Amino acid sequence: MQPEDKNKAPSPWRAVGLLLEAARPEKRSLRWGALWLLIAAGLEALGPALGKRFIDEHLLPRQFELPAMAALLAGLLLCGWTASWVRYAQLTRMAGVARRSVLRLRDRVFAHVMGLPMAFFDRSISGQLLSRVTNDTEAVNQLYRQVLYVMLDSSLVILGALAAMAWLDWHLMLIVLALVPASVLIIWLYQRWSAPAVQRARELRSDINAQMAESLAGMAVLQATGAAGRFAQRFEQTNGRHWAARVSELRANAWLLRPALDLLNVLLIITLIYGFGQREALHVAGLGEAMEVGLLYAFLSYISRVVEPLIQITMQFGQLQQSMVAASRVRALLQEAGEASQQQDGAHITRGELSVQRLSFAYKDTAEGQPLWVLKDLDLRFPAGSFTGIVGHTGSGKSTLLALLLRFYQAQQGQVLIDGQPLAHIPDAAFRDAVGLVPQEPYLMAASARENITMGRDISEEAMVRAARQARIHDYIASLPQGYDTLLGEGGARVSTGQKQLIAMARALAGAPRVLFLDEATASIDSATEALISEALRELHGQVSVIAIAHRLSTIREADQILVLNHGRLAERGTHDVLMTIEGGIYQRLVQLQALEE
Ligand SMILES: Nc1ncnc2c1ncn2[C@@H]1O[C@H](COP(=O)(O)OP(=O)(O)OP(=O)(O)O)[C@@H](O)[C@H]1O
Repeated sequence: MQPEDKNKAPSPWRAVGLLLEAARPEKRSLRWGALWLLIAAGLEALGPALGKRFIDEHLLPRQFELPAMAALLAGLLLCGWTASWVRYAQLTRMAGVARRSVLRLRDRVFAHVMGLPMAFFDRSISGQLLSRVTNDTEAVNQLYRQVLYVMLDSSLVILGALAAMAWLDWHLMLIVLALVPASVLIIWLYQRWSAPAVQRARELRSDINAQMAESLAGMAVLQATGAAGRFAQRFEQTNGRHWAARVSELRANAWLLRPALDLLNVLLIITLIYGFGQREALHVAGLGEAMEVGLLYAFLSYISRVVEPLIQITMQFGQLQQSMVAASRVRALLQEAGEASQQQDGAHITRGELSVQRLSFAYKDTAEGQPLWVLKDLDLRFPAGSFTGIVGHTGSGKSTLLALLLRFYQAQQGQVLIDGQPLAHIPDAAFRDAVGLVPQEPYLMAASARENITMGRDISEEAMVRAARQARIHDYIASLPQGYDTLLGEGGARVSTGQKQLIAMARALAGAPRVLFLDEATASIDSATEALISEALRELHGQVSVIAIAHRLSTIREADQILVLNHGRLAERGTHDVLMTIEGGIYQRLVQLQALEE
């Protein structure tokens, strides 16, 4: 997902299909709901017809037949009461459908996001992603509980009222029918006026989320650099623009929609009464039939049963627009391509030997469309059980190489083999089981030490403790108040950076990997913790292939081979002692520089 493109209009109608799809398993329930609403609309249409009979057959001719009158009145009341009750039950049903549909859509979006390639996350903004998964999926709720329910119910009531009117007096019904195109015109004008504001408000709300997420994530940096005030100002501006967009949306509603439709209602009542008066005048002059007062009563009742639902329908358009905009964003996210599905028929990884053949990789293209190579024509071997260190100046491609070995990206040229098979052919689960990663920034969840080490994998207590011992963190965890069940706080706030790194190491080892990757794992820890990690690595030697990027060269001093990258190419290769003999070599200079720093 790119940062929001403000000029690009989404394709809302197609996106609504996505929201409807979320309720597919509930089709049967929806069908029943529609049927019951039809019954409610029929009952609603029957009421005024009964009222008309009451007036024309009993009240006006003074025919006070009590049983018949009581039956008509009871029928009138029963129709209204039953229609309301049926409607309430269907609204409850729809609310259930809506909640379950949100659940399904949210699960689907989250699962999809989890499966997206790393390249996607490079170009997405986490606040926007968050907004997609939480707010935008909520649009389904609004769509079903509000928009679709009201639209269906109101349309059925209108149809019922029109049918009843046509049955009573189709000439008068045609006058009422004229209301429909006039209302459509008003709705169309309203949409044209308010649509840009609705879209703008939606986008700005997403920006607000994005800014919040960004500021919270970087709070320490914001405060330390005194940028908190500027960020608050930027937030205030976005918030202000959001408010303005919402106001123009509400203004369109307040100035155009409701007053225009109310005016139409009044005009219609005047026309009906005028038509009634005209007919009465003709009748008095002996030129036409008498018009029954009951008919006027029925029509006035039906008008409210046409106008009010029409207003209700039009009031839903704002919400419908919002739902469509949200749905089109969710749809765009769901259309983000997952990993290109490769044939994954490789065998399990038993030895953990890696080799890189003629590998070239680019994140993006140059302005002329040529790949901007970050790694160039690399040929490397990582023997099973060996310890390899990767060093090089900043930007030389070390992390990129690691990302390719971890299958986060696919190279444009060359290939990576593991145990002699192309990396891409190893089944996902087998690959993740066989590798462990200790990143530079250890990521700890707001959960217990146990959960942070096992990460929901099927790992026995014994294997977990063994890994913690290997990572030299068991004693610390055991000393915590609830041992392995002690909560570590959000982002591991209750543990030091070094301890976090050792827990991350235990997590990587708990899966009994064949290959262990360390991405500058010792860059931001103290020498004592580094010594613990080095000790752990020494123990793994011969059993697990270790590939470590290290800024701190002491971490890889004992490595079987050190690869020195320079501008994406392999510049030097050898043990520490061999590389130190290359006069003026990159490694030798790096070591000298570090010695000076210390
Ligand atoms: N996700 C990315 N998208 C586009 N370019 C990237 C991305 N990650 C890295 N690069 C570019 O690729 C080049 C190599 O970066 P890489 O992070 O692999 O270097 P490195 O040797 O690990 O550097 P450092 O030691 O500073 O971490 C750099 O020019 C960098 O700007």
